[in-house]
Amino acid sequence: MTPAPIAVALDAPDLETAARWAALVTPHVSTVKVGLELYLRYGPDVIASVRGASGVRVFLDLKLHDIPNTVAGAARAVARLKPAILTVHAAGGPAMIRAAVEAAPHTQIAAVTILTSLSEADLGRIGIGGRPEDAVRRLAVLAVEAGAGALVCSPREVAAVRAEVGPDITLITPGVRPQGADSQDQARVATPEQALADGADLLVIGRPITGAADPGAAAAGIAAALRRKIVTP
Ligand SMILES: O=c1ccn([C@@H]2O[C@H](COP(=O)(O)O)[C@@H](O)[C@H]2O)c(=O)[nH]1
Repeated sequence: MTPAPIAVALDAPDLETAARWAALVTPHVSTVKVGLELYLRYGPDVIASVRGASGVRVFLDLKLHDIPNTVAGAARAVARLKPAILTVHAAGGPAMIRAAVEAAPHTQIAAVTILTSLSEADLGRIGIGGRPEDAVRRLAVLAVEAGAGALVCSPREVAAVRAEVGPDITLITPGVRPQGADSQDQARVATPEQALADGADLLVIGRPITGAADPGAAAAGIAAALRRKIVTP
């Protein structure tokens, strides 16, 4: 069976746990995601550990955000690990995004628009007024014009972003919660089925899977629900 378009966020406190979660979920999902917690603790070795024998696609979510020269150096440094996807913050601006794209030509650069943990009120407090969707769309267009092949946005905005950037850009949505699940620190959330129906290509799901008693079964359950959705929309 084709693995579901899900990237499981391996936000684990140690390498053994991350590798165990990766092994349990990889029969069911297309991708595993390594974020700041694991990468800062273990460095580049973490990639081989979670890739394991299956050779699953690894999404390196470092959310780079610095001046273009520094981001280019960082992107070049991690490109040798061959992550399928590497994130940068769209708010770093077009020159920074382009620098990452040019430094890692074989990795898809995904620009994070507005973090899914931020509500409209939070955004107002940091000087981004108006609807989150408007800021997300503006940053999405800027990032695509700078060469990003993928964008990270919440599932609440994914339909609007798809309408803005067209079919060829990969849209990645964290902030995904199965019906009735706790949203935890995520502010702009939707269900996996809704995110997919609205145009997401890859759903990032962490704690609803890794916090389950059996992460493999949790991943399989969400994957099966998505398959049913694709067959009977
Ligand atoms: O806007 C963003 C960008 C990245 N993330 C990352 O996705 C996962 C979500 O994990 P959950 O446990 O499903 O909440 C996490 O690794 C974040 O760093 C995001 O949530 N929002």
